[in-house]
Amino acid sequence: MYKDIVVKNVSQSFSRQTVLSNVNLEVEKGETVGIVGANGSGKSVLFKIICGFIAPKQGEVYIRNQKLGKDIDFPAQVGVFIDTPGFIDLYTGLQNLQFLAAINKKIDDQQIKKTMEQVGLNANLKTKVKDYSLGMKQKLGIAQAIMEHQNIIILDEPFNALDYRTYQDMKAIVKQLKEKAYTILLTSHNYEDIEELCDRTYFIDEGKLTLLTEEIKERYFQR
Ligand SMILES: Nc1ncnc2c1ncn2[C@@H]1O[C@H](COP(=O)(O)OP(=O)(O)OP(=O)(O)O)[C@@H](O)[C@H]1O
Repeated sequence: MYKDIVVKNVSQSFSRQTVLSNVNLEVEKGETVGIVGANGSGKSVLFKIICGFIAPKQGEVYIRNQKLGKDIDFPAQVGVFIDTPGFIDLYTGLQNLQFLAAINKKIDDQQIKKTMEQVGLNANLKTKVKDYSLGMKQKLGIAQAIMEHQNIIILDEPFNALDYRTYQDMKAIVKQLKEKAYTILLTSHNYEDIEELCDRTYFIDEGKLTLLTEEIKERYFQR
């Protein structure tokens, strides 16, 4: 069956540190898949490999049946939020998105403003990004990931360090994307933050990716 994302036997190490060990993952179109794991467990490295930012030491990645590093270097139409994106501090949110949109020239100002509203940002706000709160920056990061209607969305810790209200807003945005049958991959430190959004949730530890089970929840996530 057709899959939007296929990760096949991927391993990655830096110097002598093994970060990913024979990782396999398949995501169908329209699925929302979550990955939970502790700090430094390899979530971001896996996402960077899926986005073509890092070539894995071993294994293969296919995005919409195209092999990364062979058919394509970077997958097209993939919205990415990994680490808090580097925005231009002295630009407003709108100016930042206009700057990014000018690269692909796929969307106009009206569409950019619509996306800002969708994530709960006022497009007319004159505040520069350097004065944005963390929540506003996260929202702007999500806006840049979805504004060109990319139908595969990769969100690394989108809910990190947000207050409850902003977390609820961000969750609602992901739910909207899910309803539109976007394919979504997302991570969190805490399964409770993402499990209700996900069709499947995986756990990453010591380089291995496994389905998150009740036993793992009890063992690793007792507070
Ligand atoms: N470019 C790199 N060079 C060397 N080591 C790296 C590099 N990128 C990541 N690592 C190491 O790989 C490990 C996994 O990092 P990664 O950023 O994927 O963790 P994470 O699960 O996303 O953690 P966090 O939840 O803290 O963001 C870490 O030990 C990190 O130091």
